[in-house]
Amino acid sequence: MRLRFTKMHGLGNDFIVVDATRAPFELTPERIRFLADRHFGVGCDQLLVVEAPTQPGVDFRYRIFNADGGEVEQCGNGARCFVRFVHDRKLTDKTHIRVETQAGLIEPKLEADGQVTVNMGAPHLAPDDIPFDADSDAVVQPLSLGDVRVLITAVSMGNPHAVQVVADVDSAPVTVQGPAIENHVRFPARVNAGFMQVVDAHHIRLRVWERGAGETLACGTGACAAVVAGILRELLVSPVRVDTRGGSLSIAWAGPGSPVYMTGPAVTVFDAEIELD
Ligand SMILES: N[C@@H](CCC[C@H](N)C(=O)O)C(=O)O
Repeated sequence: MRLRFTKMHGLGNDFIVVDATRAPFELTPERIRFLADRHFGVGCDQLLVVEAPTQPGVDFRYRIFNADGGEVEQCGNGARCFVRFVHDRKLTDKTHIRVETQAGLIEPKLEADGQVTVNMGAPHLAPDDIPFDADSDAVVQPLSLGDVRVLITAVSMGNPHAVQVVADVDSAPVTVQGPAIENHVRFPARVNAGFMQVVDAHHIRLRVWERGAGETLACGTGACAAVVAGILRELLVSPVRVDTRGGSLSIAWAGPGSPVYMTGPAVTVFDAEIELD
């Protein structure tokens, strides 16, 4: 089978995007891991599959798979790339799009300058909704990593995040603590681990160890979760500029119950085809 795909990225968080609106793409975890492999396949952090909607009044459905082959609920950088993809492929000429994801409906908007703003929906903060095993719903929770105890805020943007504040992201132990947090027993669905340095009330620097993908150059839902955590901890005031290793996003949030808005770029790198088993 020959698979036509587009390689894209949002701030260096890279994607293989497949149009399955007309013909279904037969997915297996092995195929996804092969495509995502940077040595033997194409290479990507996530695979996005664009499908026809299943509900009335919705334009598309899209599905997200991590490089490890697992399907996940949400992807912020992917949502922006999805919009550029459906426009480049002329699958729609709408600038406001309604799209189904495993985490529910999101509403991205293509801006006149080519950036994409996404209404990511309201964050979930109750431990059971994340899911996070905790005795209370306190904003700051201790988490033991062997001999080390870190203080995290757990937030779901549809997908789970554990955000901690660090003095300096460049020297933060992302690759050591990241896998330990990702697989921590108190996060039964595993978790994305964010390391946030507060520069000032409207500006953070962020690195994210992503569940199922390792450290990426940027994580859109991670940026949303970090800003939500920072506002809840009274360290940040909306809107917030989030600097990642791959570039910057703008995140706005009016507080509990309100949706999070994310604005940033989406880039097409190339179109190609690959032979699959
Ligand atoms: N890179 C994404 C998030 C992708 C999913 C994540 N690794 C998870 O497992 O939840 C983003 O930009 O949000």
